Amino acid sequence: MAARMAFSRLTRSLCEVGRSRSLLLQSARWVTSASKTLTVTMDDKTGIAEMSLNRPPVNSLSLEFMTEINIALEKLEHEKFCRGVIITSAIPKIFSAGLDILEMYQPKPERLSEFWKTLQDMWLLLFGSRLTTIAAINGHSPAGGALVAMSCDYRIMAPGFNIGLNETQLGIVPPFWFIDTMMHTIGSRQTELCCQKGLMLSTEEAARIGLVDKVVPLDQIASEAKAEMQSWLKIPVAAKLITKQTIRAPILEKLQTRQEADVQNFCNFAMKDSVQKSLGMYLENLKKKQKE
Ligand SMILES: CCCCC/C=C\CCCC/C=C/C(=O)SCCNC(=O)CCNC(=O)[C@H](O)C(C)(C)COP(=O)(O)OP(=O)(O)OC[C@H]1O[C@@H](n2cnc3c(N)ncnc32)[C@H](O)[C@@H]1OP(=O)(O)O
Repeated sequence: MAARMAFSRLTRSLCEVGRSRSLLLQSARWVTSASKTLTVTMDDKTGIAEMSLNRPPVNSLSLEFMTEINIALEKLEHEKFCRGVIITSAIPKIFSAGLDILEMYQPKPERLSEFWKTLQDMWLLLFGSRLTTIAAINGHSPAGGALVAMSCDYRIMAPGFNIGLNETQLGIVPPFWFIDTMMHTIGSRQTELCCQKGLMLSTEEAARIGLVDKVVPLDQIASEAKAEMQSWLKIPVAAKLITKQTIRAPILEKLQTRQEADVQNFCNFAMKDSVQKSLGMYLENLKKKQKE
């Protein structure tokens, strides 16, 4: 329901430019929300916001973290001066480790479904955003991290990191809308290769198949993202947005029309003994790897 409302808001977005300006707006660059784990700043002169993920150790997406991200995305969506958002990480070498595996391992059923709904909402907000969205990928970006990046309009990535939907390596299945998002980005053959094998691609490999649009050195990623954003913001806004909506609406609608069923599928699947066993082993290996 929340996501359905989010979607209809998004499709009405062109008409939503008459809202009052936030009281927080006092100078050219302002903080629209700041917490320990998420900082969102907006440059009033350019209309470019930056959302910086900062949930140590690896920006894994927990229920609370995604809720925070969703609130910030909604706020930007409705801020009439905001035209684009750059998503990046404050954590060295990690963009996002994807979903917080601890949310899926030995979960409480109610929290598990809430967790999944919140993830769906995050994707619906980001993939369906009226804003121009750029991922400045300054670290590893597996699974849910790749989903965040792929949901943006454009991806810039620094060398030396990996990105991909690696779910099958964990013994879990990428949900259909993760796959749809990847197909939208790189086409169905490359998606099949990447998803079946759970490939984590290097920056250069990702760029070769179009999963990443531009490779730039780490120290230039922020400035390059801003420069890229400026070029997107020169395109007439209505034409650009309607084009985006035309392309993305069927992909969004596919999840919207089966959101509840998808939650149920996920919960049933995640609670299976075999899946719990795989997740447990995967977590153990992650911890072992740290000791080696
Ligand atoms: C038929 C219906 C189907 C329905 C759907 C069914 C199934 C559901 C599919 C759900 C889709 C899943 C999406 C996901 O996003 S799953 C998560 C995938 N993510 C990963 O596999 C990443 C795992 N992590 C890593 O590879 C590395 O940690 C790293 C990100 C490359 C960073 O490496 P490094 O800097 O060396 O850090 P550490 O490995 O030492 O990790 C530090 C601590 O962080 C913990 N950690 C890492 N990743 C996660 C995570 N995703 N969730 C929770 N915790 C994580 C790690 O254990 C270390 O913890 P410790 O300090 O306590 O030991």
